[in-house]
Amino acid sequence: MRLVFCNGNGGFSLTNDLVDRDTIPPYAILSHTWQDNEEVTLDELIEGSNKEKAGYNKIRFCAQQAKRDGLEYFWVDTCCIDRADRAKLREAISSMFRYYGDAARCYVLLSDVPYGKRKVDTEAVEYTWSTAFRTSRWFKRGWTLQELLAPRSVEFFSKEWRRLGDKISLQRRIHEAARIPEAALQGVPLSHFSIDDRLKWSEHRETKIPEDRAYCLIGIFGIQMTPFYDEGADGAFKRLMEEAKALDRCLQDLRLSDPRDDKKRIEDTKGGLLADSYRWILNNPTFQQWQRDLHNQLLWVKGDPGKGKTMLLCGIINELQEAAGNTVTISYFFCQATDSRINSALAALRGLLYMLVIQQPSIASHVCRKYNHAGKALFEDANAWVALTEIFVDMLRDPSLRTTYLIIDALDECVTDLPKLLEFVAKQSSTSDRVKWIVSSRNWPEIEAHLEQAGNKVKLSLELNAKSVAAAVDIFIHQKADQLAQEKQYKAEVRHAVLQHLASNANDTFLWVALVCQDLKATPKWNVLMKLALFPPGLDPLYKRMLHQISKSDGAEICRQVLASNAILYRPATIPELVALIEQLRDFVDDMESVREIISLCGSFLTLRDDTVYFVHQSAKDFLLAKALDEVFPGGTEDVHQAIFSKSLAILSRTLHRDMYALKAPGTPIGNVRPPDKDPLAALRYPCVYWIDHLHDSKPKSSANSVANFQMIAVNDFLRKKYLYWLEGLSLCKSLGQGVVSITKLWLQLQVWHPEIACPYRVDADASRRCGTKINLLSLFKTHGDLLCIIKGQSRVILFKYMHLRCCLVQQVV
Ligand SMILES: Nc1ncnc2c1ncn2[C@@H]1O[C@H](COP(=O)(O)OP(=O)(O)OP(=O)(O)O)[C@@H](O)[C@H]1O
Repeated sequence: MRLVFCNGNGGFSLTNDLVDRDTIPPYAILSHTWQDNEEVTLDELIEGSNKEKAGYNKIRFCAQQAKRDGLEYFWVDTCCIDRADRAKLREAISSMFRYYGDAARCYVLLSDVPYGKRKVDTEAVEYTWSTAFRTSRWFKRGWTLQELLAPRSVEFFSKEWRRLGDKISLQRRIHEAARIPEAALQGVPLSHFSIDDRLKWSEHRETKIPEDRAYCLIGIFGIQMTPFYDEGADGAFKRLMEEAKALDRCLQDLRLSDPRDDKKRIEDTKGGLLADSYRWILNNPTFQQWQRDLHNQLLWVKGDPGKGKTMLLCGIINELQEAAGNTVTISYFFCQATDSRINSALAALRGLLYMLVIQQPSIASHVCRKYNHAGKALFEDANAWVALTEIFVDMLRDPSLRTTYLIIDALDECVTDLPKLLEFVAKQSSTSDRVKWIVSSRNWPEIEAHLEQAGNKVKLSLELNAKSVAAAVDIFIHQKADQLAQEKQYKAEVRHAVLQHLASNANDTFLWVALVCQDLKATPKWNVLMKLALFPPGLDPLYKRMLHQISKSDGAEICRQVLASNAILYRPATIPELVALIEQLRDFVDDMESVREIISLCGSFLTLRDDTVYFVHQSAKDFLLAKALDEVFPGGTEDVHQAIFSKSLAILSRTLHRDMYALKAPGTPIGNVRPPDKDPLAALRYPCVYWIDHLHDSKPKSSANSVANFQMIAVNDFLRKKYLYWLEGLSLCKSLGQGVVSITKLWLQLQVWHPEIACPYRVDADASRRCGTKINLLSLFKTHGDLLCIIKGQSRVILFKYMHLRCCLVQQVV
């Protein structure tokens, strides 16, 4: 990339080719429409020739405006690209989106929009540029679409160089003229919009060269594609669409959950983010040192449960976004132990990669290249961790990577492969100056031991910053007490007593305050003073007291079952799923309102959002599993797993059937499948995916044990009758990958029941006889041996892909 600068002799010069992105100084960029034979070429600029050309005026305008904005350098497409050099031209065309995206400012010079001043009466004057703006040629050209969307700051100028506004202040007008959603103008990543939507934005736009109609969308689709100007418009479009769809598929398969949605959900379920309670971090010397210092790439925020780490990280993300907008990439992931989709090292890596790619599609090729060979298995099979860490490292080394923040919250909630994740963070956090990391966790020695190995790190302990945290908690207390006082119309003395009690007992723990206030919200105002005295200080004593309260209520037993079941579920369940899973809720199939009431009775532990039940906080679940085992799980957690396994199998056996979505066409691609209005899988999704996990965690002993015997018969019966419908159900739930893992678990279980059997596929008649008729399951495995071996073996991708696309056909084939 070459930039123009004023050479001090009243002329312009060009820099050398700036290959390394880090060496490119801040620059402005011009956006305009071309005028035949009037634009200044690279040679003309170097020689200072043909100065009478109108194009020089544009360069002068850009120089003047850049100077006003404190920028020494600028880029103009007419004279910064060597069009005679085809390789350079190609490179510039495929990098143009990035050139605009990286620019500090983009100036749009509308040479067909006069500022137009007209006297309305003797006093008033009216400016008339608005009409000409709407119909400007600039909105009809192909290339200007990316020039509008890529840069963070786009300013519009009339032909007389008078500023009209920027893409935010003129948002409405631009939206009407360009037919682009306002969200896209505000900086929502373009991958958020469908391929068809993005195509529509360019439909009414024209380019001089036919192929450019496709090439001007390369950046809009975030793909990499080399322009070949002899392939024709159709050829160029065909390639563009193939690449765009491949990237789209890759992103869909990479995405487990969208961390942006997780962040929003977390903030909402925690009662909303209060800026005044996290802003202290911005003035914290350790935080500032991490921000400033090139050699301190990793910031580790650590603190005890409920100290506000997660909310602090939400706040930091907002602040970084606010300060830098889309000039930096902010990729984050929130580990949540209560949700098996986002509680593993692999999920964290996938989440970070997903966010990196959607914000900086130019680095997507690292993942797409491998994905095009391996398909979804790249993200799921036994080698996924190795493959994804390699991809990740390549991305971090990519010279085109912008300044990037990688943020992982709650390392302690990474249930699967935490050591791998810690090792990865410790190693990678010191490899690139352009990448800064923030991680948070509780004060766990295991985490400390790993992160100590990270070269360039700073630690920010919330306990060591007690003064700041106390002040932040105090703000939170005031906000909560005011909210309660207003909502419940407390008298002044009640509000004062609440404030006093919260302030004296919170021990700098946000969560304690949040839990007490939640309880007070459900307390009549006449009882508040009496109730206050009953809230003990400390999180565990508070949970204990709340559990005690529940155990004294009318719904004690049903609440216990609900709490016990939720505590061992692998992901938060919806209300219909809970009704299907919990025996004590069986009478409420047609009465979801009562189930919601029961959940609200457990309100100190559980909360409802979009009809899904979550723990109010991870520490609430930890408490039930660690400190209240005897009360909540009198028969042990295994009993609850066993009960959920039985209920799961029962409902699946009753409900699964062929072609549940009435798709009829056996080859329906899963991407086209929409659940019917009354979704037959609404209550089945959880049991369909997790019944084998519950069987496994019920820790069944050998087949001599009567429970194990019962389980084995049930499994055998289910697989015999419903095996293919189950696969169809998994496919419709887009969880076949999980099914593959479950089958492996089932196979392990089979070995626990019958250690003498090495491989069901090879089971001989003799072994069958020895095991007796009870293990008919084996013969079923044998019948579908090929299928299971495909699932279990190397080539399972074939089945997975096949099933993914042809979920119904598979029944017929098998
Ligand atoms: N800045 C804030 N704005 C609003 N609420 C907050 C804020 N900080 C903390 N809270 C409240 O405190 C509770 C606990 O905070 P948070 O979940 O961030 O703690 P944590 O340190 O991450 O806990 P753990 O380590 O147990 O996961 C939240 O559920 C929320 O109600």
